[in-house]
Amino acid sequence: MLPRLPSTSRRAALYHSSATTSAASRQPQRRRPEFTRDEVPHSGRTAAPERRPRVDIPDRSGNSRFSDGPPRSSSFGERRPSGSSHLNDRRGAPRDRPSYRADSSVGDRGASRTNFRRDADRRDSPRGASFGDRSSSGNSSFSERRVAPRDNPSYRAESSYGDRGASRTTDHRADYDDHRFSARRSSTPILDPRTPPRNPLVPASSPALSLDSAIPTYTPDEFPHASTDYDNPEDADEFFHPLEPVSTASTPKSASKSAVDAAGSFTSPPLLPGFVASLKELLGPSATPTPIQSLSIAHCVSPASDVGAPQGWKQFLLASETGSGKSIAYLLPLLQGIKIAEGAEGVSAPVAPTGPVRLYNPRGLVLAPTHELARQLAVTAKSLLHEVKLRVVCTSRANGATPLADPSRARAGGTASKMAEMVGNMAMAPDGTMQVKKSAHPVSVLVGTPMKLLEMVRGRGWDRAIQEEKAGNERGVYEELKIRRGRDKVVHFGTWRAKPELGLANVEWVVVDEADVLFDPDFQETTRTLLADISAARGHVLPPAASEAVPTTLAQAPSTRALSSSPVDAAPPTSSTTTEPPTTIDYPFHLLLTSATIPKSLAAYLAAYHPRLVRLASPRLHRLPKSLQTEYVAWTGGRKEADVVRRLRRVWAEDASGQNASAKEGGEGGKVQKLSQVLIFCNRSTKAVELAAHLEAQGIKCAALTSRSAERGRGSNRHLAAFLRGPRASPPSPHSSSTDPATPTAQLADPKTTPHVLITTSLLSRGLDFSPAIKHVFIVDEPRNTVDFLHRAGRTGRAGAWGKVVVFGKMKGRGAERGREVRRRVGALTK
Ligand SMILES: Nc1ncnc2c1ncn2[C@@H]1O[C@H](COP(=O)(O)OP(=O)(O)OP(=O)(O)O)[C@@H](O)[C@H]1O
Repeated sequence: MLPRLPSTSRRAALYHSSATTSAASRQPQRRRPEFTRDEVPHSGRTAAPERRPRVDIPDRSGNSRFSDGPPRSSSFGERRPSGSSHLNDRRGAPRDRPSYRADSSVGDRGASRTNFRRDADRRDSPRGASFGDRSSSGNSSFSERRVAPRDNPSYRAESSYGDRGASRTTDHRADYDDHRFSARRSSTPILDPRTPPRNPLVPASSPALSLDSAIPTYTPDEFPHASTDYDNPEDADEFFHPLEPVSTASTPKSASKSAVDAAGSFTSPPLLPGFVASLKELLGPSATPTPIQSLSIAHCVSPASDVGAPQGWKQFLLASETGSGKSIAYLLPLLQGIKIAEGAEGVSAPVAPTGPVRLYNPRGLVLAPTHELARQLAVTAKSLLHEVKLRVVCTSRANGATPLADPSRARAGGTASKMAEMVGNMAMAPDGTMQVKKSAHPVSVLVGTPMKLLEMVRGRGWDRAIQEEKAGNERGVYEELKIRRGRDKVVHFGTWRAKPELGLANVEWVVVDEADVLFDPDFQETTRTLLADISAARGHVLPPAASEAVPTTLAQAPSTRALSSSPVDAAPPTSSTTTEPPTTIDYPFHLLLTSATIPKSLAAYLAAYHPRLVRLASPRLHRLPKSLQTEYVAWTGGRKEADVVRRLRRVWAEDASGQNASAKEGGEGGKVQKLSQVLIFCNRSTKAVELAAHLEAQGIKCAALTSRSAERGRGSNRHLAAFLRGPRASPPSPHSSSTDPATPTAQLADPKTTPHVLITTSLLSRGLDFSPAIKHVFIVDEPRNTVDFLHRAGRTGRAGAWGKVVVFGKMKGRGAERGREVRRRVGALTK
């Protein structure tokens, strides 16, 4: 019988599983469609965004591309009576609307109950964890949510963060704000931070496009609240701030400093020559390591003798600001460690030849919260392997890094993909039998979401077996199964219970990217179940605490919390007391965790269960990149979509006049050569789709990608190709004249015909390396908390390139208090 997982694990599974998964189509995924909808084959419920007929009315400058269209009914920015926010209207939405049905269904899954508890906790909190979560702002959406009746389905939709994905998790983390973690932030820089480029914004006007002066804009300095209370611990208490750039009980400070100095460049040794060559090809011949990469090379890249040792598995946390090169920082030790181990032990010799033979027996796993990120990471890893030969495969279909990259094959589905994978590795032996090709290099590294990997370990449908068992009888089974969609709804004909295809006995390296999400209360059990499975496959059964819920406070974590005897039934931590100390978790593999934000909940968990973990942190951890400007835009009081359109026009007008860095990059003499792309973040999927429809109606071509978008289920990142950085990155020089191959100039010529705007939610806020052509990030809904803001804003201004985050909000009148809170917290991040 298959082991039964805790309910939250099964819920989290839904957010990770791919289009081929049966688990992904289960009902609980509706609770967080941010990571779910696109990962399942969709029924007709996933409607494409409605395209409104384009209205082509010339604007003041006579350019019809950016014209305002007639007003249309929309919840985005629609004025509400009695000063209530737009979110309030959702409470009255009809229940038969697909999104509401989906979200409201969480009520009977227990998920919303958890959120209610958390909301209740927040209500009792002396200070709001999220932006604007203030009891005084009675008309804010947060206040409305708190007081909404529990049985109101729309309220459940709101309170359960139905489509918010990562941001939802950060909200949960924010609930830990009131718990103090006894640490202070680092004040010792390791390396000189990258010199920020000069702000190229100079006053000028465009003959072609006129600047719109109707929108008052502000800089942080104009606000008394901005950046004034930075040193107040109250302002920084969402995060864990390490004492030292390298903090651990076992690493001497002096040794680490000299090691970091030695890692001031990409050299061999310590790196293998092939990696140095690939890095120069990828980043440019004069590229030097970023601070976090220096730390990683100094501490994580091991000499050959260390790698593969039965004892002394390393545990590292790599923490640095967005766009600072963490991917390469953890890929280098991972790939080099595996390459050295393969050289010593042979390519396919298993380290621990236990368990059944499986199709994939990788030595390394990279876990990411979304398939989009997993695909991009797989491509990045491949770009480091032009000289050093290792095989990296993404678990998502058509990941662009394998022979399955052909989109026609991707459409064939998982079975065809597996067949291709298998056939590609097989050859006819003289005796007529099929054998694995000797030349075929086995897969060394698998990149995927924890749930997808878990499915590959246990077989697709393993969680469904649990469901069947629960149903108890034939009729019950049918009733449970008939609600499923996609492939799985063919109950007796589908291949939903595919055989396991991933063996874990060889895994020596595990990277957990966006660790704060994957160890979030909603995801942690899936993540940790996978880690426990790896340990078990390697002959090391973990203590029960290894699958227990993350302690929410330091007080709960180390010594005052009862440890469950069963990983399956582990209950969330309570305030019940016991003096039993925590059980240290020692995984029998190297573990690299990484994130741009380390909430105190994660820090508490790591302190309790991984005391030997070495924390490597860059000097600007939990700050905005220095090359990133912040601008606040006040709603004018009219329709919010119109304000967004005006600011968009202004971006392109600035491009045209050479004010933005992007315009200078494209042409000569500051004349406009290309227009920059803009990434817009909304808090809700519905809002993103509505805004996209409005922009289209205004003649601004745009793409909207939410968890419900059908494109996500197609198994590739092609729908994002115009916005993501291409596989071959250009050197990060803000004043360079080079263009990024992923965004050719021709593609950026006309926002009317080519999408220059990508509208999304927090779904795409994590980890993705967007094109340098995205110079502006618009945050049109107030961010819920600092974590959310940091990740959204960090999609631009990457690797030292110039970028600007434009935060829309109310500046005066009722509801302005929340905007002030946003500006105060954002101002604290710019120091
Ligand atoms: N040493 C370097 N010099 C110049 N550019 C670099 C260097 N290292 C990485 N980059 C580039 O910086 C960009 C951002 O890198 P990466 O995506 O790894 O950042 P990150 O820290 O993981 O960001 P996030 O926190 O958003 O996930 C990439 O385009 C990468 O090619």
